[in-house]
Amino acid sequence: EKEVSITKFPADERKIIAKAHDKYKKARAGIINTRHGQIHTPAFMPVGTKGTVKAMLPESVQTTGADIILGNTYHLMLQPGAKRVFKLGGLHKFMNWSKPLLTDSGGFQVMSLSKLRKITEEGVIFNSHIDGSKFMLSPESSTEIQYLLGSTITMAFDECTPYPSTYEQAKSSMELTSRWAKRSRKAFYSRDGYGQFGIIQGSIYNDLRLKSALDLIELDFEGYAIGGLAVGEGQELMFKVLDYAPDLLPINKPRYLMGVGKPADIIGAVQRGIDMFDCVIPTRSGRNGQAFTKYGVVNIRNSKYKEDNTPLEEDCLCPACKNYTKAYLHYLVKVKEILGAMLMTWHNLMYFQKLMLRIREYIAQGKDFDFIS
Ligand SMILES: CNc1nc2c(CC[C@H]3O[C@@H](OC)[C@H](OC)[C@@H]3O)c3nc(N)[nH]c(=O)c3cc2[nH]1
Ligand SMILES: [Zn+2]
Repeated sequence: EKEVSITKFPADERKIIAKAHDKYKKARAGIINTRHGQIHTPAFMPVGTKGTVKAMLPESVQTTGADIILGNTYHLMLQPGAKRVFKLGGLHKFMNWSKPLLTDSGGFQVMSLSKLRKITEEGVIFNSHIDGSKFMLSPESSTEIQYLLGSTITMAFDECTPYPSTYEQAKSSMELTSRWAKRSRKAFYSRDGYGQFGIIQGSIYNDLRLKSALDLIELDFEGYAIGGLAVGEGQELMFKVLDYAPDLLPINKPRYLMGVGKPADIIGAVQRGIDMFDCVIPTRSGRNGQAFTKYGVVNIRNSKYKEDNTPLEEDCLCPACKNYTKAYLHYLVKVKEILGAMLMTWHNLMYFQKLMLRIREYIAQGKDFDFIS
């Protein structure tokens, strides 16, 4: 049993008991202590981009076992505006979520959502995808916005290198991210129980990933994210990067793989040393009628369920499984009733949290867990 204690997450300790398995010696389970409560890792963070986990009440999200959810700088700065959220008491109060909040720094959304944008050394100038008005996101403004939102974990402002990229493209993009990380770190207002994570880039090139890690480790972030993955490279290439990238990061700090993923992706990444995940799959696919179950993914819109009087999963404790049948869910989703989106989302979030709970238990007991899914 290897006791590895995390360095200070400002005023708090993150205790991590990393049981060295033979096959999964990199898998680890632990607790991150923050100003807004504890995060049990490996952790799945439901995505609440616009200050709400779509189709869920925050108290319902809490019953699924989620310790932390995600918000987004890009969306919230456009509407309702960071200063307004600050004036109204911050995002925790605004959305009635008192546990930890992680906000992404906005770079990824600017590139994927906004029209007309210009990347300069200073930052990214773009027109809002809502009304076309002009905005600038920079390391300083992104960090300030996240402070105004009151987020527990602030992400450095980075450039998510697209896939595929040539070595030269990935190199200059990674170097820009390193310069922006330095400015993000300088702009961060360090407080007890709050933290800022750096995001390493470098695409699929191991020397660039190493250089990115070295640049960011110098800035002594409270945690580190592996960016530039789950951008179309596929699971095989992603795992190839994860075979070495987590080891470039400090073993005693949280490691967050952005935008991942399906249960099999999460299991493979935990086995390679990742602690934190975020993904829209359980919420977005739930709304589209896909339910994750131990029998595999159920497309509830399939007509074979229209008179199926059994629950999605007979032993699941979520309201969809306790009180309703597949036939009812099939009907609700077909006729686009709001309750359909709510129940499917609730079940999927419960499924993902149960998966994480079982992974944490298997690690704590020193058991192998590659067959869970
Ligand atoms: C899906 N794959 C993927 N997502 C990614 C995100 C979050 C997207 C963000 O967008 C929202 O989900 C749609 C979430 O925001 C609440 C998420 O954090 C990334 N964010 C940053 N800053 N840098 C990256 O390199 C990056 C890479 C990703 N790969
Ligand atoms: Zn259920």
